[in-house]
Amino acid sequence: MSLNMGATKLRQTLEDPNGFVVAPGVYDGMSARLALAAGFDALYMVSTILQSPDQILLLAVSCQRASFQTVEDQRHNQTRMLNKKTGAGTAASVHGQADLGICTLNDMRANAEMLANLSPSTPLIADADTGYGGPIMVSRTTEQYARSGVAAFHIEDQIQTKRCGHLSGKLLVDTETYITRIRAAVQSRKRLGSDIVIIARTDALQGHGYEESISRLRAAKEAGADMGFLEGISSRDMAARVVKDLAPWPLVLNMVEHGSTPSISADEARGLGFRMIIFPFATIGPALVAMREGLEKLKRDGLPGLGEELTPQMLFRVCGLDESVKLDEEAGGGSFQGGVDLRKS
Ligand SMILES: C[C@](O)(C(=O)O)[C@H](CC(=O)O)C(=O)O
Repeated sequence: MSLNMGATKLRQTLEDPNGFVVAPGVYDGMSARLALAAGFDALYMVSTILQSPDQILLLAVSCQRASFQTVEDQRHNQTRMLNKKTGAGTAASVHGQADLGICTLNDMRANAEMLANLSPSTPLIADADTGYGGPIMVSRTTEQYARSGVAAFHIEDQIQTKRCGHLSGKLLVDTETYITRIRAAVQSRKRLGSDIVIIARTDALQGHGYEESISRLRAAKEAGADMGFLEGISSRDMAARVVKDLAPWPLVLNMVEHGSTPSISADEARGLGFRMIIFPFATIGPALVAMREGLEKLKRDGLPGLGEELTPQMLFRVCGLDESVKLDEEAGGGSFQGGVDLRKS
């Protein structure tokens, strides 16, 4: 049996011309448990994070320079950024920061490993940002994600101090540097004999247009990437066009509502010919709204005032309470013989 069931399953789905993957974004254990309980058969781990004020300043300064940065520029920026972290959901939930390249490989791998192992047969697609460095780091990212049970990951062509694909002012590395990232991931996957699916993302659309984006994605396909990802698709026509232009290469649609992309449903994406759709804010969005409302209520009323169904037992059941109790019983542990439900008098 494959060591990475999720990756093998995902690869089989993609090999089936009718296979289509719908992956809601999850950012922590509870959001992943809820997505699994709702019956989704794939998950997407968001990385979304924002940078610290001086990173934003540096990006603002960099944006005044034209086009792609030179390697020297990038090194200079990377050195200045070395002691800082970069990454959307993981960044927001783990660090309370925005999607500005704050998450490190370690942050992302640790979160991915926990998520992938909640249900090892459910493919977890994870954001791998820029790969977190040069070819050596991209190779480590590939190995660590594969060993952690991640089924697929995407690597993009933004500079190291990246930002969410739906913010303006993105800067890119040149095609050669991008392809070096993809090649390093592909070679690493082959060395491991892993089924992990490599998704090549380009952020070129915003600053460099459709043709440059297609040419980058074609080069990534040539270098062995399994799937393509055009970030920030700005119209339905473009969505239909990119599928045709790159056919039969499987493509993923990133459905960030109220970002650069019009709202396209899972069924519509499938009809357009995409093979996968991710919804990065599917859990973190509603969580943010509910938490804010709950906290405002607590501040106002001095009590959270939760619904009666919201018992500690209910919360823990979402997180595998009954399975854990069963495990204890089967091993003869005896700790939970009386169950854990309070008896109401
Ligand atoms: C997909 C993404 O990389 C993510 O971190 O989830 C983000 C989502 C977002 O922050 O809007 C992206 O599209 O860059």
